[in-house]
Amino acid sequence: MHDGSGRVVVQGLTKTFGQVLAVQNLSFTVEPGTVTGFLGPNGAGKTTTLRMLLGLVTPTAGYATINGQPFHSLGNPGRVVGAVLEAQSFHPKRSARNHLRVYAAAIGVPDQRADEVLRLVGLADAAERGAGGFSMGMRQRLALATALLGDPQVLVLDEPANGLDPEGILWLRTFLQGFARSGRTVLVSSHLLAEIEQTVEQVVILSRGQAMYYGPLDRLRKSQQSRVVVRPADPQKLITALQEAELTAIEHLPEGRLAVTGATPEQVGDIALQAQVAIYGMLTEHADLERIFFQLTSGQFSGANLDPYQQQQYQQPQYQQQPPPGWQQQQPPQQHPQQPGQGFGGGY
Ligand SMILES: Nc1ncnc2c1ncn2[C@@H]1O[C@H](COP(=O)(O)OP(=O)(O)OP(=O)(O)O)[C@@H](O)[C@H]1O
Repeated sequence: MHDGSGRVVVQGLTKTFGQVLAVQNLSFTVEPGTVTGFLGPNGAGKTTTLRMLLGLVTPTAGYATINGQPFHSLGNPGRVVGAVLEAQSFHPKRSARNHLRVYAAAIGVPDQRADEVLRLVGLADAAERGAGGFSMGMRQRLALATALLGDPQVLVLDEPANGLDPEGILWLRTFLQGFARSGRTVLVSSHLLAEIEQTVEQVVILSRGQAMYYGPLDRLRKSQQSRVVVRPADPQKLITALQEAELTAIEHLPEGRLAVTGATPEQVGDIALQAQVAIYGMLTEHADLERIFFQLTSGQFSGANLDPYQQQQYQQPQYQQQPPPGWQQQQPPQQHPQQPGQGFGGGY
């Protein structure tokens, strides 16, 4: 029997497809009562991980458990975990209600549950309509309704916001947060941080199959250093003066601006004054989550299409300087291309 905790545990999970290392030694835990975001760019290994969790792909190494058991040992898994993976298909002529009744019968729940879940996902008025005529957003809702049939303790959703309009995304956010508040567990993947930023408390950020960060989203936000962006009359002269003052975390930005990390505006202003460099503008910039996400995952592709400003701007993942407690960073595998921004690193 499973332990009923609703906890999801991924431990040392690894999957290779021939030469492709899709998931590498991945470990994280999703606690009940929380919504956890599973984030990474296309091809990062999100779907493969979820498929291993749901017993659809056999791991090369490691394991994943729900309620302390691998998926196949859950007995009636539909009553424990509800899942929506990509590319859901529905019988086009079958009504939404009948679609749900077929699945309800398969997991041994009564017919009336179909109407309950249709109400839960806001599709009650479309119960008699064929799923073939549903919009993308309605299909997502029907897939979620299917996952909810067994009143599961755990929800696993792969890119559920795809195809939802802003109102649908807001609805999904409210729904998932309410579901978690009732003591249940939600794991939701996305390749867009902005899409789920307001929904999740915890995140696992994946790049090339590896966890780049695992922990509270808030800690990720707070751990970022702010930087001083300055527009000097003579950038090179200011760089030399800053370096003499041992401020070496300097990045070039467009239009002759410099970004200095680890300094206060007062320090930068005083150094510029002493070096007799005129300053035309200065501001303190706080790192936004999108930039952090980009920094953590920018090694996914070769970066050949990034423009040079982006390469310079995003060159220094600041976690290398100041890792927050509890976060993991591993070396990228050898066969992957160089990270964008390498070669610019190390300051001046
Ligand atoms: N059945 C398979 N055979 C071969 N390679 C696969 C298979 N499934 C996935 N891969 C590869 O594994 C890597 C991870 O893919 P995966 O679909 O898990 O990523 P993802 O993060 O879900 O991406 P996306 O956001 O694009 O769906 C990719 O390089 C992909 O091409």
